[in-house]
Amino acid sequence: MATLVEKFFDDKDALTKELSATLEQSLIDGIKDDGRAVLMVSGGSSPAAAYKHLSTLDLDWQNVDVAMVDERWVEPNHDKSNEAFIKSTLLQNFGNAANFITMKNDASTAQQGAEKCEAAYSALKTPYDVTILGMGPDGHTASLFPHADGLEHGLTTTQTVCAINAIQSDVTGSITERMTLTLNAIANSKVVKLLISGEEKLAVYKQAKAGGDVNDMPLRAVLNHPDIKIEVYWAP
Ligand SMILES: O=C(O)[C@H](O)[C@@H](O)[C@H](O)[C@H](O)COP(=O)(O)O
Repeated sequence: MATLVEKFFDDKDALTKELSATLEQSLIDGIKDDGRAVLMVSGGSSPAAAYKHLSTLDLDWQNVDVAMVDERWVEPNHDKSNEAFIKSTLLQNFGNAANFITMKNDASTAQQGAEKCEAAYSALKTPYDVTILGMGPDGHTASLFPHADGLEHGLTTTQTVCAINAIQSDVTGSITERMTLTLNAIANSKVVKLLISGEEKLAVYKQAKAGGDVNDMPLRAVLNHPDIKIEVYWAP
């Protein structure tokens, strides 16, 4: 089992306040201890306010590497691009000075782009200071989707990133081709912040935590990992 700390908040503002403060401290500590800090970022609605707040802080952003946890294989100006989301939230104001490592490259498929992406990620300091994860109503986290093509590789390889082709569902929408951090890379983080919003997803999280097949709910692989320190942030 991972080391698990659950933080339940009365509302999203309270969650954002504590998340922002802890992210700020992790970046400061990472720079102080190692010269640079690495922040792994997910998309989703839960972290948006904290990203926006963080961007307004006058930190030593030139020594911060921001890198994607996962990405749809779409152009960076696509409205479903996680890269575009990070640019419009975290990489504003002072945050604009951070070094941004993206996943999408010029390869025509995620599979073909994986090697180049792996090379870009291999330049990052490890362990990463913070990895922010979301969770879908299907129990996916990062782009580790249930029964996806590439899931087994993503859960077992010692590489940092891998290409995924998810089974199309209401959760994935029509874009199923993605790049993701592997379980190994997620475990290579000082701390993982798992952000969960609403009662429906809380029930999904509890179901994942209760145990079962990791292929049905890949979040279980993160929750089961002996080396991962997870802090769960939940708000209604
Ligand atoms: O790439 C994606 O498909 C999304 O980023 C997704 O994985 C998201 O992180 C979770 O669904 C959590 O979303 P919320 O933060 O909105 O709960």
